[in-house]
Amino acid sequence: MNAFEINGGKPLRGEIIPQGAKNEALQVISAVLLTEEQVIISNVPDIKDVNKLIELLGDLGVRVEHLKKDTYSFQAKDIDLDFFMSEQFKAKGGSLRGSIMIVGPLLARFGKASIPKPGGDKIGRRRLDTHFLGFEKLGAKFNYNSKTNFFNVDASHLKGAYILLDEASVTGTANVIMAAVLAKGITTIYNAACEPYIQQLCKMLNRMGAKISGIGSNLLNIEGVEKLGGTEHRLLPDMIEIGSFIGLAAMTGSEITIKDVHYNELGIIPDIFKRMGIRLKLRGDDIYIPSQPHYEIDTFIDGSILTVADAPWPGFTPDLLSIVLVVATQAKGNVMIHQKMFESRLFFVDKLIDMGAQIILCDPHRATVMGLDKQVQLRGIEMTSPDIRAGVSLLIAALSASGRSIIHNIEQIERGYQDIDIRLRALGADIKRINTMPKQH
Ligand SMILES: CC(=O)N[C@H]1[C@@H](OP(=O)(O)OP(=O)(O)OC[C@H]2O[C@@H](n3ccc(=O)[nH]c3=O)[C@H](O)[C@@H]2O)O[C@H](CO)[C@@H](O)[C@@H]1O
Ligand SMILES: C=C(OP(=O)(O)O)C(=O)O
Repeated sequence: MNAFEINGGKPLRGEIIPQGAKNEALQVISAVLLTEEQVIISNVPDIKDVNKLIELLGDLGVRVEHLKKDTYSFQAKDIDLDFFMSEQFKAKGGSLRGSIMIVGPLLARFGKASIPKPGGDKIGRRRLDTHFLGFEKLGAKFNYNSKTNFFNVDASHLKGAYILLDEASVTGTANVIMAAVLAKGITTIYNAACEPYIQQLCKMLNRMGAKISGIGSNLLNIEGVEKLGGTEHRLLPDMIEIGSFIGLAAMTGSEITIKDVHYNELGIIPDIFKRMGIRLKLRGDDIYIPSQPHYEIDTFIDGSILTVADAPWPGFTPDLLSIVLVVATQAKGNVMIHQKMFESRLFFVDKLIDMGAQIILCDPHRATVMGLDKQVQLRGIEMTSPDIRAGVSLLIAALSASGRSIIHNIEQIERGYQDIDIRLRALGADIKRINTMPKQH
C-alpha cells in the first residue's frame, strides 16, 4: 500500500500553480450529460475522483476524448441507460461523492436515473434529502431501495416549481439546477448554495443555452428550455488547494508564491488566514507568502478568543477548517475551531496531539488549539490519513515536524490533490512515496 515518507523541518521555497478545482470539475463534467453536442472542458485536474467520474461517463456511453493533458472533449450522444443495472455501475458510481450529480442531468434529459449510495469522505452523516426533495418538487418520483442501496428517480416530464431547499447543499443545488434547466416553465430555487463553483456551473449552462438568473445569490430563477447545446469551459483554480498551500507556507516558515489564484473568487478565505496571523501579499493575481518565523492569531475586537467556524458560502468552507487547525498548532495564541457541518471531521487531532500539538477536542464539532508559537516543534510519527483534508493537514504537520513521518492511506489525499509529492519536492520538500503497510496497534 502506498504511503508518504516525509523528513520534515525544512523550509520550502518557490512557486506553485494550483490545480483546477476538484469540486467544480465534478459538477461541470456531470453537466455534459445535458446535451448531445460536444462540450470541451479545460484545466481538469488529474486526480482520482475526477478520473473516476470521467470513466463512469465513458461507461454510460459518453464519447470522451483526452485532447491535451488537462483538456477533455465530451459528447453525450448515445447514452446506454441499461448500464444503470450493471454491477460495474454499482461499484463505480458508489465510489465517489460527485457521481450523485449525474442524476439531475439524466433525469432532465431521459426522464429517469439511478445511482448507488455515493461515496466520498467518511466525515459524518452525508444526507441527500436536498437532492431528492428538489427533484420531487419538479415532479419526479423517488424511491430508495435499502436492500440494493440504490436511489431511483423518474418523471415523464419535469415541470418548473418554487423550491425552497431544506439546506444550502452544494451538490444538491447543482443537481436541482441541472434538472430544472430542461424542465417546462419557471423554477425558482431559494436557499441555493452560491459558491463560485455553482456560479461557474450556471455560467456554463447559460453558454449552453440555459436561462438562469440570480447567479451568485441564493435565489436562482431558471426558465426551462427545450434543448441545450455544446460549449467550452475552463475550471477555476482549486480554492482548497490554495488555502492548503497558504497553510503549508506558514507552518513550514516558507516563502511561497501561489500563482494565478483568481483572488476575487476566494471570498473570505484569505481573510481567515490573515486572522491566523499569516502575512499574504497579492502580486498581480498571485498570492505571495513571505517566510515568517512567527505568526500570531488575532482575537475578536473585544479581546476574546477567536473562533473560526464553517458556513455555507460566502462563509468559510468546511474543507479548509482542518488546514486552519493545523496552522494554529504553531501560531502564537489560541483559537476555537468549530466544524458545524460535519460530525467526524475533527477526530484526526489525535494524531496532531501525538506529534506534540496542544489541542483539546471539546466535542466532535469543536477543538481548542493552544498555539506553540514555534517554541516547540512537532515531532514526526507514523499515522493514517482519515479523509482528504485531514490527510493534507497531517502532511503539512509532517513537513513542519522534526524527524521522519509516515502517512498511510494516501489514496484519500490523492482523491483531490494532483501529484502532490512531485509538486512539493519541486519546492524543496523531502517527501517520497513508499510501499508499506500500517503498523497494527
Ligand atoms: C463533491 C463536493 O462538491 N463536495 C463538497 C460538497 O459536498 P456536499 O454537497 O455533499 O455537501 P452539502 O453542501 O450537501 O452539505 C455538507 C454538510 O453541511 C451540512 N449543511 C449544509 C448546508 C447548510 O446550510 N447547513 C448544513 O448544516 C449538511 O447537512 C452536510 O452535513 O460541499 C461540502 C460543503 O461545502 C464540501 O465539504 C464538500 O467538499
Ligand atoms: C469532503 C470532500 O470531498 P467529497 O465531498 O468528495 O467527499 C472535500 O473535497 O473536502
